[in-house]
Amino acid sequence: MANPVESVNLNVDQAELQKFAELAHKWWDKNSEFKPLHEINPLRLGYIDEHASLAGKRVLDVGCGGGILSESMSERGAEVTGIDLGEKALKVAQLHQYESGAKVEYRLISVEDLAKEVPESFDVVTCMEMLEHVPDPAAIVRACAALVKPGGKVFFSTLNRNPKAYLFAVVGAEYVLNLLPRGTHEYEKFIKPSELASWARQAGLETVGTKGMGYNPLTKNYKLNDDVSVNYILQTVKSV
Ligand SMILES: C[S@@+](CC[C@H](N)C(=O)[O-])C[C@H]1O[C@@H](n2cnc3c(N)ncnc32)[C@H](O)[C@@H]1O
Repeated sequence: MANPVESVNLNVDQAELQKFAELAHKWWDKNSEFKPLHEINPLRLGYIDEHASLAGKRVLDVGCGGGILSESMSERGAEVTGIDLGEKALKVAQLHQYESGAKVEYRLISVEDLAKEVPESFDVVTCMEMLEHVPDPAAIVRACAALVKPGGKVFFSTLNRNPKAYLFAVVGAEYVLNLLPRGTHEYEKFIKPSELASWARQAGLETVGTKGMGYNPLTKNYKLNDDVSVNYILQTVKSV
């Protein structure tokens, strides 16, 4: 069977996968480059659970990495599948749940291939902090839409594209505060909420909510707010 990571037609940026592979052993180190993901996790988890009532739901986490969000959704009682094209991250995710006791099913498969295999089989799909790392984010949105059941929710999070986002997410986080390794983000790949909502609409997903995730460098805290100018979550629902 062909290794999906080596497939030439895949919607994947190998350099991006490589960046995450090099850091893979640090996924669960809360003081590492993954600290921001650990810190925003309770916020996004709370938002998803509030709007999709995770307990008992079949959930797909697209671009799950080392499983920070996947595990936390499983702990809320969801039956979670996590997919990624980073082999190392998936191994770390698998190993971590031996320790934590979480019960996530992890698979090395593209979201496009999974959509062909099991369309309309998840109650909830999450795709967080991943769209800004792929060549064709609209295709990922379409695949997420194909995977969710009619009436189900799809949550995306990514970075807005404007001078403030550049200042906070690239200059601030990577160069001033050293929250992230330099080169983590490419500004051109950032996505405006209107663009994401438009791709979602074309894929049959209606946007029903947006939230900003703000970082206060003085208190070193993240919080959910209504300011979507930097990092934001889009909540969508698939028409029945
Ligand atoms: C910033 S991490 C986010 C991880 C996780 N979603 C979270 O928010 O905690 C981005 C993840 O996207 C994955 N990724 C990048 N391109 C991908 C693709 N085409 N298909 C699946 N996963 C991909 C990377 O391997 C990495 O694990």
